[in-house]
Amino acid sequence: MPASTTWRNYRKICNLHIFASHRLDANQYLRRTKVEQLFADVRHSSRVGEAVEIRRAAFKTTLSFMSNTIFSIDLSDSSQTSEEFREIVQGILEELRKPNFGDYFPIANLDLQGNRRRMTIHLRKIMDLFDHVIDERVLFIAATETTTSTIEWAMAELLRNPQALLEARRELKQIIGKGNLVEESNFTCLPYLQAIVKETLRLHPPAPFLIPRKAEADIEVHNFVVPKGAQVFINAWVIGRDPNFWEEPDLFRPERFIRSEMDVKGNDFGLIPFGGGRRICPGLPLAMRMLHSMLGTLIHSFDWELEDGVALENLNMDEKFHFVLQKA
Ligand code: HEM
Repeated sequence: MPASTTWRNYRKICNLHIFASHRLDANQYLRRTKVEQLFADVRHSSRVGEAVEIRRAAFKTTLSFMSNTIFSIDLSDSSQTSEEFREIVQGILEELRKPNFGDYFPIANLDLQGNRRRMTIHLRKIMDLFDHVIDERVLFIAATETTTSTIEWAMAELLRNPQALLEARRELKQIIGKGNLVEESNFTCLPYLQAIVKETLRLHPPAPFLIPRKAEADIEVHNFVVPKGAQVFINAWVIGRDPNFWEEPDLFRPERFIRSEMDVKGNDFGLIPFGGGRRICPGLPLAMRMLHSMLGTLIHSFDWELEDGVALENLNMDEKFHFVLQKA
């Protein structure tokens, strides 16, 4: 959505009425019940000896977090709705990933491969599903895949880095205590868990190109001239792995954030998984609460290992870029 009056109004509603911290504090009890549900689902799987598909569990929890926080209803109550929504979001991301040759010939308004037609079908399905909550559908698309993919990457990195997993468990045991669930309000007392979330977002920012910008005037940056009207993509993935800025950039080392003031709130340009400036992700405060409570619960309450037969060195760490960067 361009920076129009409608966009400004949406941002105002988000900042004042949906993501303001007093609002999130007031409805955190709704999300707590969903963390309990996640805990119960994973415990059930562990009791019957069934592998947990992190992506599916995290998606279901995020969807119910979102619907409870924004509409006080639970869209994931029926596993059919949750599954249907997951498939539609997947379809949208798939279309966003494909180049549309028509875009290279804008005057002809071509849709040679039918991308636009298929996208219209996906969006119509979402409208049908959310016929009473239409205005908020953008929030759902923006929130579910980004949050799910961050949880999935964090768990994969922790399985490959048992020392980090051990350290996180030690911290959680000490601060939360055995048998207790992680609360949203706890996460400020969990520096190692916070460091894991930052390190995951550094290595695997789910929206690696942020929202494209347009230069409003000719501008010179480090001897390059960006002409007026040019579309500018900012690559947060490359910034997060820049060897001039990060020591051993490809390694997962949450410790790098332990004695560092660096945050993800758009002030430190070396780490911008939520973007920055006036387009910064408005869902950041809710995302941080959801990520810490879900990840904290998964780490604190269960022992994790790979499914039977999968060796650690065979864990697939490839990335797949749709509009959101996912684990392959
Ligand atoms: C791990 C979680 C998330 C990440 C990493 C993330 C990342 C981003 C990024 C990079 C942008 C573009 C910012 C820019 O270009 O400067 C963005 C925009 C946006 N995000 Fe998020 N996001 C996450 C979760 C959420 C959640 C939970 C919501 C809503 C509940 C949300 C709603 C939005 C919306 C509506 C926009 C568009 C803002 C605009 O057009 O001005 N995001 N997000």
